[in-house]
Amino acid sequence: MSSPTQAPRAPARDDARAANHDHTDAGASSAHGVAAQAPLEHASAAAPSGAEAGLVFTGYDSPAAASRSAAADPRFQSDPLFDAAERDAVYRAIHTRRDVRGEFLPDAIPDEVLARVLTAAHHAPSVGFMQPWDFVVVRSREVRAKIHADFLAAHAEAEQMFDEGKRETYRNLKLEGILESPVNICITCDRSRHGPVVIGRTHIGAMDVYSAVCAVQNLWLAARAENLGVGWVSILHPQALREALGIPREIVPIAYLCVGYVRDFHARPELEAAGWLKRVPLPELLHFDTWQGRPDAAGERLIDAIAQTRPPAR
Ligand SMILES: Cc1cc2c(cc1C)N(C[C@H](O)[C@H](O)[C@H](O)COP(=O)(O)O)c1[nH]c(=O)[nH]c(=O)c1N2
Repeated sequence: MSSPTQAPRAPARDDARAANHDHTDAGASSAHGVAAQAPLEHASAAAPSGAEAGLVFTGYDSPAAASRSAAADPRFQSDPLFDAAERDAVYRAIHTRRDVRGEFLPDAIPDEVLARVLTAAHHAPSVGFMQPWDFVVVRSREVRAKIHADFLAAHAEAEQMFDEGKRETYRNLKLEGILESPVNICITCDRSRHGPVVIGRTHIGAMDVYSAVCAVQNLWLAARAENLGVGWVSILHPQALREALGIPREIVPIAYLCVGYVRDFHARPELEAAGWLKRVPLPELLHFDTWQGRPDAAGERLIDAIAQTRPPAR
C-alpha cells in the first residue's frame, strides 16, 4: 500500500459548509449539510497528477491492482482505488473530528443518518471477526438524567485527583453533553461472544476490548462525515452506568457517547485550546526498528516528510 507523503489538500466543500451553516443558523432540522456525492472514479482518470495535487502516489497504480479490478473477480472489490478527492475527504474527516461537549443542538437525527453511523461502527475491524460490540441507543431524558447525575458525582471526585494548581482549570472544563445532545450511545464489549477461544485473542486477552474501541472510532469518523458531533464521556462510575442502562454483568461498557448536530466544531482540541496539554510533535513519538533505535537515512526522510505534512486547514 502507499500513502501520500505531503499535506492532504482540503477539497472544495463550501457547498456543504454553507448548507450546514444555513441550517445551524436557522435552527431548522431538515438540512444538515449533506453535500451531493461526487461519483466514484478510478484514480488514474480522476486524480490530478502527483505534481498538481502535491501528492505522490506509488503503489496505487500497481499492475496487480489494475489487473485484479480489470478481471472483475467477485472475490475482490471491483473499484478498489480511492481518487484524490475521496482520499482528501477521509483525511478531512480525521483531522476535523472533534470531541464535542458544549455545542450540541437538540435537533433530531434522522433515522437513516443514525443508521449509517451505526452501520459504520458495526463494520469496524474486530479480533477473529468477533464483533464483540452492542450499541445501547439512549434517547430517554430520564435515563440520560441518571447518567448525568453520576457524571456530576464522578466529576467532583475527579477534581480532587488533580494537583491543586490544576483543579480550577479542570472544574471549569465542559466535559460532557449528556443532556444537550439528543442521542447518547453506549458501546459495549461482550467478552465471551463466540466462545472462549478467539482467533487473535489467544495470547493477548484485551483484543476484544480494543476491537470495541475500533467501533467507537468508526462511529466517530462516520458521524463527522454526517456533520454530527460526538463526545466521549468516561467520567462515570462503571457500575452506575451499568445500572442506569441495565447492562448485564458479563458485558463491559466501553464508551458512552453523546451524539448530535452542533452549532460549530472547534478548530482545535478543546483541551489544547484551554492550555491543558499540547499535541505532541509526531517525530518525538517515532522509534526505528527498536524502541531505542535512531533514525537512519530513511528515517530522516520520513521525519522530513512529516514536517511537510499539514492537516487540512478549515
Ligand atoms: C477513551 C477516551 C475517553 C474520553 C475522551 C476520549 C477518549 C479517546 N474524551 C475526549 C478527549 O478529551 C479528546 O479526544 C481529546 O482532548 C482530543 O480532542 P479531540 O477529540 O481531537 O477534539 C473525553 N472528553 C470529555 O470531555 N470527557 C471525557 O470523559 C472524555 N473521555
